[in-house]
Amino acid sequence: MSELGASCLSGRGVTKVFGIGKTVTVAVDHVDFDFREGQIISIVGESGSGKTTFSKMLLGLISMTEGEISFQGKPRVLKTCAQKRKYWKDIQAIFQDPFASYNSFRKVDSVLLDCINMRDGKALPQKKKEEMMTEACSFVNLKYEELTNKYPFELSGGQMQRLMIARIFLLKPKILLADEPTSMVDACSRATILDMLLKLRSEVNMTIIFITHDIGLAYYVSDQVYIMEHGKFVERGNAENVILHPQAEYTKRLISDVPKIYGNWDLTTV
Ligand SMILES: Nc1ncnc2c1ncn2[C@@H]1O[C@H](COP(=O)(O)OP(=O)(O)OP(=O)(O)O)[C@@H](O)[C@H]1O
Repeated sequence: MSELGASCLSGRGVTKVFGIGKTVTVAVDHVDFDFREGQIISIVGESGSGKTTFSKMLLGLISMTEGEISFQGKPRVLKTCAQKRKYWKDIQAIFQDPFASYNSFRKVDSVLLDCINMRDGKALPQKKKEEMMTEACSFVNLKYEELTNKYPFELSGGQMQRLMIARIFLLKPKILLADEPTSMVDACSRATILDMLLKLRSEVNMTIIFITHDIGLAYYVSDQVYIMEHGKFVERGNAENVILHPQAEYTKRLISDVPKIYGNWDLTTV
């Protein structure tokens, strides 16, 4: 995406410190960012670099020690339950283990029905609700008729992750935070899931924040990448620029860990 959309989520000096005294850990250290509407942004870093802590602050699940986050150009305030509920309609997440974020005693079609109800569709006729659920399933290449009355343990990991994306299709949040959503599925499902995320962006103009340790994946899906090391963004920018012409030593090291893919990425001779 070359044209910049309006600012969707931005932050200044965002910091999270855990512990006190000698046990202090600065997990996220005064980071600035500006994520634009309709973009796919990857946050890339190794284990322990602060990605999960950063995501939790974006989602409003943990407080910041310092800094401020703005949503759609206005300071984000999450003091009351009503403010949080409203914000959580605009930002949703999918995680690496879809089974962990799902109540295994509930049948899978009820999860889709909940989404319709959450989007003020409670009063819609049953037939309309079924049409919406069928459309959401076909968006992710699942057959609604085959899912009804099933429990999550009756689905494969790839099917379950696709169901989570169908849920996002119905909820239509402004922002989707995808935290390593392909790390627990096979290579075939991985490509399908990534393509679905790209489709969500192009059809729903969602801003997608993709959290990953895999710089190859980041190159494949993103417009912008932010490279995170020890809680700081050491490099950021257009995905192609950063990955084909890395400046920071840390980015160079991440790239050198995947030399084969890097060879295939060399677009400079095209
Ligand atoms: N609740 C907590 N209390 C204390 N320290 C924490 C807490 N959560 C995270 N940390 C520390 O903050 C740092 C960043 O952790 P974080 O989980 O955000 O990294 P990450 O990049 O997401 O790693 P991974 O890819 O392994 O999930 C680590 O040093 C971690 O030990």
